Amino acid sequence: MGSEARDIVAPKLETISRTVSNSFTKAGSFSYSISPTSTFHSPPSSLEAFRQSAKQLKPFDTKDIKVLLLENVNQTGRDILKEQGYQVEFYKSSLPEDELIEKIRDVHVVGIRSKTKLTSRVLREAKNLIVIGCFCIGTNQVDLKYAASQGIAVFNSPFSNSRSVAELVIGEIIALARQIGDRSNEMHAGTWNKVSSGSWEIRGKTLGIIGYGHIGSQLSVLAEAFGMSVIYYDVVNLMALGTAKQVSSLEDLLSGADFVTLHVPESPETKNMIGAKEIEQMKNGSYLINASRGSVVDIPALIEGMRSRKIAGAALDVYPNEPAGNGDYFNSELNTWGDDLRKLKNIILTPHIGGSTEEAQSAIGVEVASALVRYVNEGATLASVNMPEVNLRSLTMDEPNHVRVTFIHRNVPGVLRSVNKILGDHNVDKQMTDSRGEVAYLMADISDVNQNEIKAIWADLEGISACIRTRVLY
Ligand SMILES: NC(=O)C1=CN([C@@H]2O[C@H](COP(=O)(O)OP(=O)(O)OC[C@H]3O[C@@H](n4cnc5c(N)ncnc54)[C@H](O)[C@@H]3O)[C@@H](O)[C@H]2O)C=CC1
Ligand SMILES: O=C(O)CCC(=O)C(=O)O
Repeated sequence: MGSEARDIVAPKLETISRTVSNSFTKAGSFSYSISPTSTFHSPPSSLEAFRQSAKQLKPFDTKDIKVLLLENVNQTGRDILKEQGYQVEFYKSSLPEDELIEKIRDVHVVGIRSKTKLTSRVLREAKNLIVIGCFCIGTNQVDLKYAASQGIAVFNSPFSNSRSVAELVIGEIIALARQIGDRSNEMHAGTWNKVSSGSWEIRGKTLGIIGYGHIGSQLSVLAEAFGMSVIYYDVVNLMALGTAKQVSSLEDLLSGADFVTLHVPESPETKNMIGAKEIEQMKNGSYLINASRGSVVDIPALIEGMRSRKIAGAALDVYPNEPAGNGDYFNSELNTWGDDLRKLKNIILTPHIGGSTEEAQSAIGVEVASALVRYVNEGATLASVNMPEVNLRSLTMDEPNHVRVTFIHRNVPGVLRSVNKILGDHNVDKQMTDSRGEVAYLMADISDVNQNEIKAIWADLEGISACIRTRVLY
């Protein structure tokens, strides 16, 4: 991290202005999204105090904060960021990498959805960036480890669109079982084709869920309400909801299910998880649904499986290559097998809309934008996906000479000793530190600080060799 980057987030004495705002509490209060299945070790004990706090101190005049929002982030999120006085630049689509690099050089906050790839190449150029908001569940599009090594925190929305995905999949199960897509296409072409052959009720059929997390487990409940039996496969041993049953191997799931649906993250282990061998293991005349990530299903193998009638129908919401924005881009240039896929019968193709509902997008906008503001203004990393979770009770207006120090550093011995030596001339009111892999994060509120001491505190902390990024908020 070059000095240029640090200068931007460091307090500039001549522009110091202590701004007090209640807009944050107005914006709908902070809500911490904690996954029911996550191993969350730092309960937000100060949350109530934080909510009740009538006055929120801001660290500095946040008009200086520049935000780049890509991929049509919802209005709710845009409003929250603008209410803080941040400069918000908004785009409906994602940007080509070179354009992205140009833009990202300048900004402190970037908000994306699933398309924008924040690779180490891009992040290396993002000298001023302090935080990334993924306005979605998946974070595979961000190099999380590299971001942490640069002191860039990443937040997402772990379950605000889970229900929307589960509902889409339930709709697809019925649509595939009744060949609704084909019948509808025929009617659009003027053809009346009243047939029952190959159409089924879903009652009494078995749904096989691969990945029983937020989406998979929600779907399990919905499917049982439709009279389906549910089996699931997960690398983790998870409590079954209703009368669902966990099976011990992928093969057991594939050979036992009439409908197979995927809800796993993108990872090296899930790449081409369903290929020719797995399709062979599925029941004859079964159905495959993928609303997870495009890399999880080997699509040419699926095309073969459907041509041979082994697979009676499929629904795909995600693809190995997806266009940056809306338009006529889903062609064979994007994915070589595009034409072959489109020619198949009983296949539902949707443009990655699993989480695209008004409810989900509006909730995600609030949740992620709030996490970004909380991090920018207060340094809190609760529910961050790549940084240690650290939070302190908010500073209040009756603590006029208090300063908050946030210090991201390499997780090596001796750092706390050096930090506390620097902070030692002041009363350390509260302090919290935690580590995650190679990165550690310390937050301390110190009192009796004269404004003209702030820059020296910042510079001394920056001088510690393990320092990744220092911010002093007051
Ligand atoms: N189509 C869309 O618009 C959306 C797609 N998604 C995708 O769905 C994925 C799943 O979302 P959630 O249910 O919220 O995630 P989650 O993290 O709650 O659940 C994922 C589950 O998959 C399991 N898993 C991981 N690797 C596995 C493997 N190799 N084999 C079997 N199980 C494995 C995990 O143990 C976990 O239980 C996301 O990672 C995202 O990529 C999420 C939201 C919207
Ligand atoms: O809505 C989006 O852009 C992405 C949805 C998704 O795939 C996710 O939340 O992981």
